[in-house]
Amino acid sequence: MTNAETRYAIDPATAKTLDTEGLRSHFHVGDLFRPGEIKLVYSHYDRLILGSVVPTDSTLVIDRVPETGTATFLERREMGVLNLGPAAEVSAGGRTYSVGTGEVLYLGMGSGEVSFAAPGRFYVLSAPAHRACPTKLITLKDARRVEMGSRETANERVIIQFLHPEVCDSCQLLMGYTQFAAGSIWNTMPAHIHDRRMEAYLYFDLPEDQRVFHFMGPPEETRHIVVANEEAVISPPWSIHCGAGTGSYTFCWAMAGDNVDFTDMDMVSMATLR
Ligand SMILES: O=C(O)C(=O)C[C@H](O)C(=O)CO
Ligand SMILES: [Zn+2]
Repeated sequence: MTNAETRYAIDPATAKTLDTEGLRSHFHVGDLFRPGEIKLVYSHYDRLILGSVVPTDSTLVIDRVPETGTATFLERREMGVLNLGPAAEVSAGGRTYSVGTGEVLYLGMGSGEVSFAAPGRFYVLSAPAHRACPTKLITLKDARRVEMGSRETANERVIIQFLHPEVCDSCQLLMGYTQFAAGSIWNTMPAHIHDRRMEAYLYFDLPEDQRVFHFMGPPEETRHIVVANEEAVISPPWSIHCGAGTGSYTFCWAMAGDNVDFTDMDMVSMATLR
């Protein structure tokens, strides 16, 4: 079963008027990872689609999704698949890939239907593409690691880059996940924005009774969204995106937009934040 929903893009002035439920209805994505289901959320920010696929008794297939208006989902799109579960098979374009825990499969435009097998627990991201880049399975040892932060500022972490120009060619999808040293709780702090690209976060490996306080909004007008395990946040191009956890967590970040330059960020000084 495929369940797809659309989230429209709004501007910062409208976002400023929203209460907690209003903010959540635009930017928070819950109810992902239902066993036996595909759930997709189509964001009008750069037309990024995020979602989950949890096969159980039979394989689950993403093929035609009415929201894209194409004969097959990947006809004009590329896709990144992160497996949060045990190693499992993903098949596309006549080939089958065994995707291990924490590994990412990149599927190029025109790959056809994509079939997902148990016991995988898949987080999927897709953005419009303009050329067919080669499909590639990216393991942890292939990924690029960038160490950031320090224990003193509670933001010691490693950014593990999978869909990044130095690792895997893609049209506009950038993707990876960030892990923390024990005791560090702050992601993406000091904060930044990049009006050229939107971003989406999936928080995972967070104990069920803990939460991440995710911050969003223009630097001078921030709001928070409380996020539980395996929930996502859509970050508009005009927004900061950072968070602090009450417990340990990992998060998958992904971007789509005008460039694939991970370092193209406008840093925000602490003094600017409100
Ligand atoms: O912890 C971090 O810092 C990040 O992971 C940053 C995100 O990857 C990001 O915002 C990239 O633009
Ligand atoms: Zn960012």
